[in-house]
Amino acid sequence: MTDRLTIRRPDDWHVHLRDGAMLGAVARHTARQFARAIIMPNLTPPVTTIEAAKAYRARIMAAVGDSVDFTPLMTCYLTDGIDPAEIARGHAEGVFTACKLYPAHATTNSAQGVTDIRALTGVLEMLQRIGMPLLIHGEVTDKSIDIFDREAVFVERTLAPLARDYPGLKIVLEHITTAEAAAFVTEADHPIAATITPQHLLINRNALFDGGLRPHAYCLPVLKRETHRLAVRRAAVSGSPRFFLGTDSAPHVVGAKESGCGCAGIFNAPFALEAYARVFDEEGALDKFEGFASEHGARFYGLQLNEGTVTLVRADVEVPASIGSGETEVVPFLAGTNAGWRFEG
Ligand SMILES: NC(=O)N[C@@H](CC(=O)O)C(=O)O
Ligand SMILES: [Zn+2]
Ligand SMILES: [Zn+2]
Repeated sequence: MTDRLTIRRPDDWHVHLRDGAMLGAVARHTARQFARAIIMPNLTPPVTTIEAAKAYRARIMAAVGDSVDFTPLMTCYLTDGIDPAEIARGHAEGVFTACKLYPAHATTNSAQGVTDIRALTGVLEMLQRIGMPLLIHGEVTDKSIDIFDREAVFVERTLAPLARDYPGLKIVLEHITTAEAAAFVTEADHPIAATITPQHLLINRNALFDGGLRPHAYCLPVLKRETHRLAVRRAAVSGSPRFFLGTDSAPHVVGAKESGCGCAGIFNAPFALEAYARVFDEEGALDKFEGFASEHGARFYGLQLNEGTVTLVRADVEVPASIGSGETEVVPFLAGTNAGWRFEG
């Protein structure tokens, strides 16, 4: 049994750091474990310009502090009317690493997202030309589609045609939750990859209704049935370079979760690596953990691998029931349970 795990410093390829007081409270958790992170742009208002991204990046750096070696990689929130030239300039200037496509109303702060992907032709052609990745929240927004099917239907209706029409477009299908998404990404003859969250590896939709309604297990795409969790697990531990770590850590203040209309999003940043390590350990695949956490994402994005290492030690570590107070009190993923590993830095 491996009790001590040392890997190259990892990156988080999908995280929500929020803004204001919440940013001040949560940024350090991500910066503690990860060298770099892809920062989601779904603020209010969303990050759609170079100026907004630079200002947000500066606020993140201020929240993290000088003593920590952490690089936020910024993304541009796509809207119907967004200017491809602004995005291309932002990419050339090293401000925008990728673009994020939210189908309008698919998830938290996506109201200004894209209503029709056909409106994006100019943007998609430009992304394909310059090799800038398109990150996708892959769910249809058609309310007549069962919520548990929205990802699989997106893969069929939107992603497959998109990949066909833009054969050179680099795509990251974010936070995959289904066997259909895992299969599409595995098999596509296309530069495509997927991020996978800890929650979609560790729990299934039963967790939403375990003895009562469990708002802290609610995120989007919503947890799926066990067969899908197992398919996503197989993809994560397969060693395929198309699957990599993206926590989708998405903090909401406790009152916004425990509500008549609770927000979607799970805050997993404080024990993210511990949670993933548990999965790879359970699967007997700790030898595949470094690729997933520290190599596949950087290679897909065309970035250097990080220098240095981090170490996890098998240990009993209780995840606190909540973190912070007042307007930044959040309930972490796995609250009140044993994380099973200790992050040593
Ligand atoms: N994953 C979530 O449930 N929520 C995210 C948005 C997202 O990634 O879809 C959030 O910003 O809260
Ligand atoms: Zn999303
Ligand atoms: Zn997200």
